[in-house]
Amino acid sequence: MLGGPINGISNFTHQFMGFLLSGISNSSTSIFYRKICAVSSSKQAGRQGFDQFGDLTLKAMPEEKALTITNGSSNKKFPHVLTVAGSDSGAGAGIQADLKACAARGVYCSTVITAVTAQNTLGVQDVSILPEDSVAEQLKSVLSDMRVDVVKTGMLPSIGMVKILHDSLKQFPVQALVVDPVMVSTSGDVLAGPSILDTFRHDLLPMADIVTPNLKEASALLGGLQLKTVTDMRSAAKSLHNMGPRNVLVKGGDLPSSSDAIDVFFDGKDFYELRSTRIQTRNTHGTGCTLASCIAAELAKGSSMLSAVKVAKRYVETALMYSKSITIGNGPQGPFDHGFKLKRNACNSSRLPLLDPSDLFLYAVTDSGMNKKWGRSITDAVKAAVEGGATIVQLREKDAETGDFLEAAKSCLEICRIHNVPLLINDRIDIAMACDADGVHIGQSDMPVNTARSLLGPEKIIGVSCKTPEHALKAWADGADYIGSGGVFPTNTKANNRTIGLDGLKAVCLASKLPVVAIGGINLSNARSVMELGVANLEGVAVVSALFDRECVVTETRKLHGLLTETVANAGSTDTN
Ligand SMILES: Cc1ncc(COP(=O)(O)OP(=O)(O)O)c(N)n1
Ligand SMILES: Cc1ncsc1CCOP(=O)(O)O
Ligand SMILES: [Mg+2]
Repeated sequence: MLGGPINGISNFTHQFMGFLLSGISNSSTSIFYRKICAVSSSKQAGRQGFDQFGDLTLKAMPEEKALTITNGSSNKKFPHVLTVAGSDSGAGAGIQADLKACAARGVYCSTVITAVTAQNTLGVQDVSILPEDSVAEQLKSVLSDMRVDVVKTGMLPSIGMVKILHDSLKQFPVQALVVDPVMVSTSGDVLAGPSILDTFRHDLLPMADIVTPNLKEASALLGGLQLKTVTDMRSAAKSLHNMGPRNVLVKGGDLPSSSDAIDVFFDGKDFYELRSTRIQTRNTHGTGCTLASCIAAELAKGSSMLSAVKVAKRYVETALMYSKSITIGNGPQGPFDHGFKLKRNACNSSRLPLLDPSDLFLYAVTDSGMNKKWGRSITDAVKAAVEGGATIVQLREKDAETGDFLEAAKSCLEICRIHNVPLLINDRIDIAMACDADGVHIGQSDMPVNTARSLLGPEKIIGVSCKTPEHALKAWADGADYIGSGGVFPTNTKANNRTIGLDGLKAVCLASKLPVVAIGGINLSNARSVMELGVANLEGVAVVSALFDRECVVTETRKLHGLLTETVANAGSTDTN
C-alpha cells in the first residue's frame, strides 16, 4: 500500500528521516538535526524556471542519439550506471560516493537524486526529500535518452519512490538492478518503519539482480532476525534470496570479533565467503554506497556477478588502505579517497600489492608448442582456460615472434579483462608494457625484479620463480608480489628443470612473506597432495600441460578447479574463491 503525502511529505517519510538523523548522528556527539523539509514540487512551485524553455515532456530519443564515445569513425558504447540515491553534502556517501566510485572504475554515472542531506563527519544536520514527481522526471530524462546499462539504488525514502522506480524500469528496462537497501545506520538504529520494509520486500527485492544489505539491514528485512555468525549470514542470504533477488550479498563488516571483513554471497545455488582485511581506520563513511556502485560499474562493463562483487570488495579494501590516515572533518566517521589510483604513481613509497592472493588458486600458463599440437590459437586457449575457471593466466610463449606475440597478448587481455582475470607475461617485460598487461613472471636468470619494477611501475604484478627459502626472502626484499615455486614434480614442459619436491615447496612457503603458487608436473592426480600440504602462503597451483596438452581445455580446467575447491573445502577452509 502506498502512503499518502501530507504537506508534500509522507508520514512514513517523517518517521524514516527521524530515524535516519538519530541513526547517522553519533549519539555521543551533538545532534545537529534541525528540520526535515520537502522541496516543493516543480509541477507546483518550481516550474517557472522550466517554463521559459517550453514544455519539457520527453519523447524517447532514437537509439543513435544514446551516449557514445566517438573513436575515429566507430561509435563505442561507454558503460553507464544510473544511481538513484540521496545527496551527501560531505561527499563521503550517497550520490557523491557513487559518482566517484564509477569514475574510478572507468564507468559513466548519471544521477537521480531522491533527497538532499546536509551532512558532514559529525552526522546529518538536515534532510530535504525531493518530490516524487521530480524523481519520476529525473528517471525519465535519463532512462529515455541515455542507454543506461545498470541502475543502482541507495536511499529511497518513500514508498512512492520505490513504485516510481518500479514503473520506470518496466518502461525502460536495463541490464541489471543493484539494490543497496539503505535502512540501518552504522550506529545501529533502525531507519525504516515496517511499511517501507514491506515495499522493499515485495516490490524492490524481486526486481533486483543483487541486494547488498549489511547485517542490520538484512536483519530488518528478515523481521528482526539476530545475525551473529557467518552461519547466520548464510541462512539470511538464503531467506533474502527467497524474496526474489537473483543474488544476495550479506555484508559482515559489523560481525563481532573478526579480524577479516567477511561477506556472504549467495547466487541461489552456491555460497561464497568473501574475505578482505579489516582496515583499522575512521574513514569508512560511504563504503556501502561505494561497494554497490562498484558492483554496478563492473556489471556495466560486462562482468559476471561474482567477479563484480569480488572486484568491488577489493577496490573498497584498497581505497581504505590508501586512505586510512587521511583527515577530512573533525567527526568520528570520515570519508575516504576514491581516487587513490590517480595518485599511486605520484606517491608510491608504500606500494600496495595489487595481486589478490586468491588469484593464484588456479594459474594457467600457456605453451605455444601445445597450442600448435592441438591446432588452437593462444586466444582460444586462454578463452577456454578462463571459461573453465582459471583465476590468473600467464602467456609463456617461448618461440613466438614479437609482433605476433604482442597481437595475441592484446586479444588475450581483452578476454581476461571481461572475466576480471589478471594476465601476466612470461619473461617479456617489453610485451607486458606494450599491451598494458597486469604484470610479468620472471625467473632467477631473467631481468632482475628491481629493474622490472622500475620499468613497469608500482601498479603491475611481478612474480618470481623461487626454488629455495633464500630466493623467497630475496624476492620479497626486491619488491615482488608473488612466488612461483617448483618444479614440484618432474616435468617435460621445462627442460633441465630441477625438481624440488613437496618438501622443497614447503620450505619455500614457510620462509616466504609472499603468496606462493606451486608449479611443475601438477595435474589432476597429484594436485590434491600439493594443496593438502596446508602450508601458510600456498595459494594454488600453476599448470601448463594438465590444461593445454589436452583435447578440451575448458573441461580440464573445470575438473582441476573442482578438485582444488573440494580439497580446500575438505581441509576446513570455506573460502573457495
Ligand atoms: C608461476 C610460474 N612459476 C615459475 C615459472 C618459471 O619461470 P622461469 O623460472 O623464468 O622459467 P620460464 O618459465 O621462463 O622457462 C613460471 N613461468 N611461472
Ligand atoms: C614453467 C615451469 N617452471 C617450473 S616447472 C614449469 C613447467 C610446468 O609445466 P607443467 O605444468 O606442464 O609441468
Ligand atoms: Mg623466465
